[in-house]
Amino acid sequence: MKIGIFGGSFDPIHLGHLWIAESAIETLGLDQVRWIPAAKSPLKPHGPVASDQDRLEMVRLAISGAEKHRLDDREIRRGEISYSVDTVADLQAEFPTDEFCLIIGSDSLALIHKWYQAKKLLERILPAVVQRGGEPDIDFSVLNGLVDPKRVKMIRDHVIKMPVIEISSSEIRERVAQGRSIRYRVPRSVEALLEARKIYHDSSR
Ligand SMILES: Nc1ncnc2c1ncn2[C@@H]1O[C@H](COP(=O)(O)OP(=O)(O)OP(=O)(O)O)[C@@H](O)[C@H]1O
Ligand SMILES: O=C(O)c1ccc[n+]([C@@H]2O[C@H](COP(=O)([O-])O)[C@@H](O)[C@H]2O)c1
Repeated sequence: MKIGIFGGSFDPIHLGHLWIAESAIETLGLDQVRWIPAAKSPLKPHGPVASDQDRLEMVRLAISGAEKHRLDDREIRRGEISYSVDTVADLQAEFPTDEFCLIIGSDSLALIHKWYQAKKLLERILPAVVQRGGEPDIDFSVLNGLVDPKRVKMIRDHVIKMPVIEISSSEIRERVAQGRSIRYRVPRSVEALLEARKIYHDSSR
């Protein structure tokens, strides 16, 4: 199987995330996207606003019934800071015959040199980078010195092209806190959960 690993804070999951996953399936011919909510993303020191269980539940609801989408709670079970190198090693050990790629936004690629054991991570797995239309071309020079030129070429061949979707988790949290609508930015099931559990209602970030 060809599996795309899609990690994020998903605080909350939104339609931009879901569109990325579908585009990755189509562009790369993936058999599965594994959604992996981070316990704590290494470059977001403040940690998520919603609880681990609420973020897991939101992803579960958002992908419910969607073929090829799987929720994977290993980073939340592991706790602490979620380093991708550990998650990838774990998955490759558990599924040795499957082929993995790591789905990341171009904003994440720009910072990949700051990721924990970036060189080792990029030797283990190819990132599939999401390029949003209208944005400047992806700057792959960040990979120089981390990845050999042959692999850089492979990464360039794995770009996932998307339109610009002006949705972010932080904007959704802000809108909820202000009592504004988030309809059509998140699935209805997620909107209902946020309302029922009053998630983000008094959040300041
Ligand atoms: N609208 C979007 N279009 C393309 N990529 C996105 C979009 N929103 C998030 N991503 C990508 O999805 C991955 C996970 O995102 P994350 O959970 O951090 O959500 P976010 O909306 O970027 O959050 P926040 O606003 O809190 O920073 C990251 O690689 C990020 O680059
Ligand atoms: O391993 C790292 O050092 C590392 C640094 C930054 C981000 N990541 C992963 O990248 C994914 C997206 O992160 P974020 O901060 O946009 O939510 C998420 O799965 C993080 O665990 C991983």
